[in-house]
Amino acid sequence: MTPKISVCGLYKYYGRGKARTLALQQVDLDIAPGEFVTLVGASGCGKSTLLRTIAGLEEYEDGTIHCNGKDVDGPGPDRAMVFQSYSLYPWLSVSANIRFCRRLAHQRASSSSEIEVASGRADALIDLMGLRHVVDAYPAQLSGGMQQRVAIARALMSRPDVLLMDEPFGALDAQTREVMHDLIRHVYQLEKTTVVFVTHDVEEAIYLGQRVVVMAPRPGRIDAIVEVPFGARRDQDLKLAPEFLQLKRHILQRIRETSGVRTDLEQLEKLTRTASQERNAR
Ligand SMILES: Nc1ncnc2c1ncn2[C@@H]1O[C@H](COP(=O)(O)OP(=O)(O)OP(=O)(O)O)[C@@H](O)[C@H]1O
Repeated sequence: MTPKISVCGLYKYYGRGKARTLALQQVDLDIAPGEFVTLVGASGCGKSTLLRTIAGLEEYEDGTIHCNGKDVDGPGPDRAMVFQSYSLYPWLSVSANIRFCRRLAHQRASSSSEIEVASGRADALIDLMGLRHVVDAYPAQLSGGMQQRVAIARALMSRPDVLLMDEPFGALDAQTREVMHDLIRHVYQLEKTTVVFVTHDVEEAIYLGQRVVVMAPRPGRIDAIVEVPFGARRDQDLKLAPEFLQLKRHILQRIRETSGVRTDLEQLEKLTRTASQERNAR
């Protein structure tokens, strides 16, 4: 099957001269149509850079990126992006934010039937995202979770082939995140969009993804690609299942090994050991 997204031999640097940083080294990744892929890894391993490069928001030095078999050389309506900050227009209502989609804005000569179809889609997305009761509200009047629902609905408005999400739930509290996890899986199943989702949270990566791409830092690269062996129907109890916890432990261990980051608990144990060794030596 032809991949929806194909990243091949990608190298990306930031800065020049002595300040030049290799942010991505030899990244190869094929993503199938309709696949939900999550990217995890320690801070600075290049997750956002990879996502932004696929979005066409970053230039790269070497390699190729194809979406639908075409070279990615800038942003396009086939790829919609959702950021951690909700990036809504504060002066527009919920309904107007969702309807203000790039494709429509460029189609000033749209026929009335096209406008009607778009309007029907906006209504469907408003219902799907549970926003009907706040359509006339402004972003500042909404909770973070509600604002992110609006941002996702707006991104879906142009029926993108690919939805690129950069820590979209990073600013939300734990309960709202759980609700958003189930919502995004529901939306994904209905829309059949290809999703690439960046997160720090390994549990979130496993719960949402069909494959988890584990990245490593200095330089940013793919360390492992882990298949998630759970089917399409998932519920919150899955997060407590032994197979889920085992997979989570395995991925966390890889991240720790490749990043050199130790947990506070490990640091504490080490300090306690050193202190008791010093006491014994006295
Ligand atoms: N605009 C920039 N200019 C210079 N260096 C950058 C820039 N953006 C990112 N970097 C560097 O590139 C590397 C990868 O950064 P990136 O933000 O992609 O990592 P990340 O895995 O998304 O990190 P985090 O999880 O902390 O958001 C890091 O070393 C970072 O310091």
